[in-house]
Amino acid sequence: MNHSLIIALDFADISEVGRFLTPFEDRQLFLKVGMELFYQEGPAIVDYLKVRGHQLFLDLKLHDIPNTVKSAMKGLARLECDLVNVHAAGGKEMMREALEGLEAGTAAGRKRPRCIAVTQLTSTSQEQMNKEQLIPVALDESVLHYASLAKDAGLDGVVCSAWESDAIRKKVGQSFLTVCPGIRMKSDQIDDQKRVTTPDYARDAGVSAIVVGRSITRSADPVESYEKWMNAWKGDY
Ligand SMILES: O=C(O)c1cc(=O)[nH]c(=O)n1[C@@H]1O[C@H](COP(=O)(O)O)[C@@H](O)[C@H]1O
Repeated sequence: MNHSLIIALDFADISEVGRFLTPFEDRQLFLKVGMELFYQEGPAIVDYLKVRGHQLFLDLKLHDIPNTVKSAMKGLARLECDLVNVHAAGGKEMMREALEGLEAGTAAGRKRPRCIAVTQLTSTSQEQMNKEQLIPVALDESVLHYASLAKDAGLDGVVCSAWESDAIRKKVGQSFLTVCPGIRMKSDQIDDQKRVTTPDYARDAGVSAIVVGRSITRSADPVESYEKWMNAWKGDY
């Protein structure tokens, strides 16, 4: 999954997904299914995308007591996605149990899905973290701390802003995945994101993958937009 561009399919239902994907014809993509789509369509959406040969990030951001997360991950492993995630704020024990659940649910002879932890959401600012989460440190310090916890728990990487990727890999190792949303072209609207970088910045920072949603999914010509993004990111097809 190194150097992938992951398209966030933040759509209301499967028919919207079908309409979006039709112009891409038989092209195989790396796609992300989040809560909006999964809560409507359930595991059927995963099958729908997998049979078409796409790679899949199932972004359900699990965050609960360790036992619940373990059991949920056991079930999610059976869906055979490539990547799943949890919130690092759930703690090291929860992350370890998430991995155990994934291992238990992965069929013999198959690779378990990779598991990454959300550090601080890219919609979180320094001020919000300090005042609302009452975490009294610099935001990048909190991100680095969560990344270390995720590494200690045995996870494969983190979700973070591209701003933080280099420091994370220097601290916990270059093979640790950094998957980065909050990416915008200079001309794009920033929407609800707070820690935003351009694809060029993310490329130069050596992040593992970028996640791009609205800039592609809401553009008038998504295929043209995807091409433009792949050129800027110089992604692997
Ligand atoms: O886990 C994620 O994918 C995620 C974590 C995070 O910190 N920030 C973040 O934006 N995301 C997801 O990445 C996508 C970004 O979409 P756009 O802002 O439209 O490009 C959305 O589907 C978010 O749910």
